[in-house]
Amino acid sequence: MTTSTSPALAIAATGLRKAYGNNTVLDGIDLAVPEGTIFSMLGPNGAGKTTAVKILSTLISADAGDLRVGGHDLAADPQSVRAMIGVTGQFSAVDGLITGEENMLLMVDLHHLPRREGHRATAELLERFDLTEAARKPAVTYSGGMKRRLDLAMTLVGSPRVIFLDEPTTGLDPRSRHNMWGIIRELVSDGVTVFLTTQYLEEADQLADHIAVLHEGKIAARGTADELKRLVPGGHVRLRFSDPATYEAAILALGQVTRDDEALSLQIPSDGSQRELRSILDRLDSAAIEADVLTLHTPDLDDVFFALTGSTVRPAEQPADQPADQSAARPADQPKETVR
Ligand SMILES: Nc1ncnc2c1ncn2[C@@H]1O[C@H](COP(=O)(O)OP(=O)(O)OP(=O)(O)O)[C@@H](O)[C@H]1O
Repeated sequence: MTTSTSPALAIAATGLRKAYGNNTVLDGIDLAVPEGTIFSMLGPNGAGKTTAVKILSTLISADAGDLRVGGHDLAADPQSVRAMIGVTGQFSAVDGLITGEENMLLMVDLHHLPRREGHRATAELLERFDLTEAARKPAVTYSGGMKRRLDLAMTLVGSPRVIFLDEPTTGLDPRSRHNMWGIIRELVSDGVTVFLTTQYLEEADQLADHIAVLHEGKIAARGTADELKRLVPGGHVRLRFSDPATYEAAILALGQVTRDDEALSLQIPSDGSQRELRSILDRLDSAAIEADVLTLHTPDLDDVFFALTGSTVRPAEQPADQPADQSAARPADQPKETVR
């Protein structure tokens, strides 16, 4: 490879800049994605994720920046980049009027694969994406999840080494989303590099080796999910009361608390350890106080996202005003706080 960057980087960008008129979408960002890893670019609507994907996949050009994919310079050698990448965008490439198999064979022709090899690859991919049964049906009859799987299968026809997935699970139900996550993990186990954009923080948490949070044209933070979680203040226990007198009694019993008199809720800093929880419960018990709801909150990517972007809009599927006790659907160690 003829690069000044490490050959172990599948994607390397320095000073990537793009503006539409006065709107500077990408303000000189740097990216370094090692081969065989999943990199996730997170950002609220309009942050510039799709713009970054379009630039790195040669669909549009950058205003400035040294950009390399697979060691190839995007400006000097876009053809070599195109030969090694696959892109699955928010807008599906699937043609609904023809069958899944025919859609695949169109990709075979686009990649100029020999017919026999193309048929073999098509059969293998349809099998791998659980589409063999539906292969002879028009794609218009497929569910959203099936269409998304077909779209990804079509992207894989040319055996790309770098895959750009632009919000691959937006609009999918939880089961289809989990299926898609499994497929994406499998891709990487084959050595493929995945550049994933998402608005779902959980998706980045589940999949990404490295995450970058895009905000106002800059990378507001980057690192592993755990590293990012360490950037925000620690966990806490939250107690909620319906009776104002009990609420006041709890404040007296507990001492150092952050109070929210309107919501009748108290927040106590906590590392989430058993010892600390017991101490809080003991103090409540000895004053014969019972909270209506107790939740333990450990920082998650939502906190990071809100802290970094100052966004007031929850980026995932829930509206921001969802009552806190609906957080029961989340794993016990990560209750979702919706009131802050
Ligand atoms: N062709 C264009 N001409 C002018 N402005 C554009 C164009 N494409 C994108 N933009 C603007 O660039 C900004 C970033 O858009 P982009 O689609 O990259 O964001 P995104 O992070 O992918 O958002 P979403 O999550 O909503 O898809 C937005 O302000 C958008 O309006």
